[in-house]
Amino acid sequence: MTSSPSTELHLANVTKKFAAFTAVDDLTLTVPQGSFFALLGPSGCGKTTTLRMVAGLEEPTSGKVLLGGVDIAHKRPYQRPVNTVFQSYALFPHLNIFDNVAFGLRRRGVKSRDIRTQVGEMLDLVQLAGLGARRPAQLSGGQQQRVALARALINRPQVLLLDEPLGALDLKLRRQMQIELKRIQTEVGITFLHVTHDQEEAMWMADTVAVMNAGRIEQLGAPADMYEFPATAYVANFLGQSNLLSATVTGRAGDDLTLDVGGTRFAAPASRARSAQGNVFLGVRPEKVQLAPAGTALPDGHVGIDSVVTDTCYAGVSTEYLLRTPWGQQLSAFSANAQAGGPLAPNTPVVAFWHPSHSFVLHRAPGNQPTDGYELPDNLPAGTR
Ligand SMILES: Nc1ncnc2c1ncn2[C@@H]1O[C@H](COP(=O)(O)OP(=O)(O)OP(=O)(O)O)[C@@H](O)[C@H]1O
Repeated sequence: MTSSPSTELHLANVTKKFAAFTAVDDLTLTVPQGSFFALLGPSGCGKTTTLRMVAGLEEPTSGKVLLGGVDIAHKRPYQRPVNTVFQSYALFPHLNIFDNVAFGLRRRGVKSRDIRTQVGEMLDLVQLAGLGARRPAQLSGGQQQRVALARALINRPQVLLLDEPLGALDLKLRRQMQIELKRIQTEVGITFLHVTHDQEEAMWMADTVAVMNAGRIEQLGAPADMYEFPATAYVANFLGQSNLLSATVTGRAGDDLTLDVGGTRFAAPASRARSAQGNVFLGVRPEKVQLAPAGTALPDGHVGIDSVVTDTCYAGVSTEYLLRTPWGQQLSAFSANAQAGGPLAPNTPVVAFWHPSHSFVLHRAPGNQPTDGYELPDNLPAGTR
């Protein structure tokens, strides 16, 4: 099963206002045909409103929603070749699973023999073969979400919209369904536009992730590219965790930038700098930070900061160490628990070091300090900072 050619989804300068409040702000974005595309951002950033404008559940205040080059912004939801899977499943409780999935085909007047074949194929695809006679209440949450998926896919939409579809599932089931969703998308080849506030989920599943902030796209790209080289402090903090050290660029020689960080000279590759002058953040992910006893000579080419352990957070596969630099900034380092040696006790002096190629340099607005008032949005979900 593949979608027809030229079903690229394109939003052109789309704005949505609710009275004086702008929920989506002049948003332009292209979702390539057949891709798995995630809209990611904290609660209230406008991702569901964007999805609802594609579904036809909200009308844009201005701008175009083009599907295969046709502006669908003012079409009724049922006139659009899109379907939506909601977090709440939205199944018909009085119909069995077969009839729930067959619903769209019956409305279109498809012959019963074809309905039997297509529903059978669809139940196979979502691994629910044999459960067609059950009612939704007789299925688990994960199974009900598979039914919702089958029901949405059976009409072969050009775009499938997924609004936090796994939000009601526990963590283990959520992981299973993430793998399943990815497999199903690859198999059917239909464009999936997936809304989530879960950064790991977006990175696991999507080919392209768009990080939204206050109705706008802050950065868009392949998950690994964005994680390794975020464009802004907001993205660096929303997509995983980052250490952002306030720094000033003091010079450049070829591909090397020299930075002053708390009075210490640091190097960073200019090719990994979004800003190469003035006030910047020197960024490094906690898993790239290694620890050694204070006074240890650093491996060749590495840069490091003498620090003190202030806290340890054991998390099974790894331990997160919170460290304090001599100038009072907090640093975080992840250490795999497979490594030899026990956990470092609080107050242990260490050197935190990394290779400059693992760092990145971001623009820093005047007065924007990560430890003494760097402003993250209030509404970041638990586990992000
Ligand atoms: N019908 C509405 N009337 C007024 N304001 C609305 C309406 N729908 C959404 N908003 C506001 O628009 C902003 C964006 O909402 P939206 O639901 O798109 O955010 P979201 O990023 O999907 O958040 P969540 O993950 O919590 O669903 C929010 O501030 C919300 O309160």
